Amino acid sequence: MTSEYPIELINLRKEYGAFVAVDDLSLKIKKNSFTGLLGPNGAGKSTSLKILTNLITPTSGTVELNGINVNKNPWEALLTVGTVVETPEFYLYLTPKETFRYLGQLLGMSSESIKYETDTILEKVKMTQWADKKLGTFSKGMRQRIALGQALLNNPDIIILDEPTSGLDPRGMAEMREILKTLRSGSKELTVLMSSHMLHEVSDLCDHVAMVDHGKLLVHDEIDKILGDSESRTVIVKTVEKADNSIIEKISELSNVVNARLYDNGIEIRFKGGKAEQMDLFNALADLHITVYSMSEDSNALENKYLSLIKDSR
Ligand SMILES: Nc1ncnc2c1ncn2[C@@H]1O[C@H](COP(=O)(O)OP(=O)(O)OP(=O)(O)O)[C@@H](O)[C@H]1O
Repeated sequence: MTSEYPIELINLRKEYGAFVAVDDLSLKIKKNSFTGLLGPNGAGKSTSLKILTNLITPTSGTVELNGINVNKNPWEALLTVGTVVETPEFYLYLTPKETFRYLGQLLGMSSESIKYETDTILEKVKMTQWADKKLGTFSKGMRQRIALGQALLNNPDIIILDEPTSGLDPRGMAEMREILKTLRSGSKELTVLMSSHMLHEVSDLCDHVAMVDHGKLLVHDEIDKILGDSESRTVIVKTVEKADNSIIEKISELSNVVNARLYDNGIEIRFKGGKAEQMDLFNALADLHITVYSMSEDSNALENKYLSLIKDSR
């Protein structure tokens, strides 16, 4: 199964009575991408993901996973898909090992493969030391990590996540994001679609973004391209030496730099261009003997784009 677009929504529509929750939504998710489905509350994100995972049926339109129609052939379509879409209900008196054994048996896995996958997955979701403790004693963050773990059990090539960090405390969110980043950097082919309404989360984890509002698609592209569309982008640079106004003056004169200013123990630089220009900027700073130890995208850039699109759609 080598579809170029493992996840496809085609003219999807979902009505709840007279209310249209998903409105002619078409979206093709590229193989091996990590796509954030971004939109405000009520935008239709969960509804779309529930249709994709066959929890609800569309009013019209089709969804396909690896080219297989989900509503017509759900078992086959979801065979190699891992999902965390509704808060999973676990048996709280079972341990993670027992839970995975039970789920592995339901999936028809052999005991050797269940054992191997359980050990590997518990390591991935950083729950090895809790392997034999009952789920009833776990925090929400730990249960969510087990939920992600169960989604990995069938060795999926597609993962669909509905707000995986929702309801977690800051530490739980950070842990979950770290795990998702590790999954992403793994060598295996993997396409991830994850809903979120947190812009910094999407810009931190995803390489593509699909923005929706009122059940309609507003934009779908690589995050870099979306940001590159803007006149300029902003990075926050942290330097080893304390930055002062003479450094700011030198940076302001560099090509592509729109302006630079001291910002929160670092330097905020607004410049024109994309990744290539960002690399040029990095090298130019080195030529000025400015030792940069971090350069991060200002998440406001994505936020500004998002807010302008949402405003236009209302
Ligand atoms: N079973 C239902 N019956 C009626 N309306 C529903 C139902 N499920 C969802 N809706 C409505 O459909 C719209 C889209 O809901 P959905 O849960 O898909 O949004 P969302 O983008 O996931 O939002 P959130 O970020 O708040 O989870 C909302 O206005 C919601 O109230």
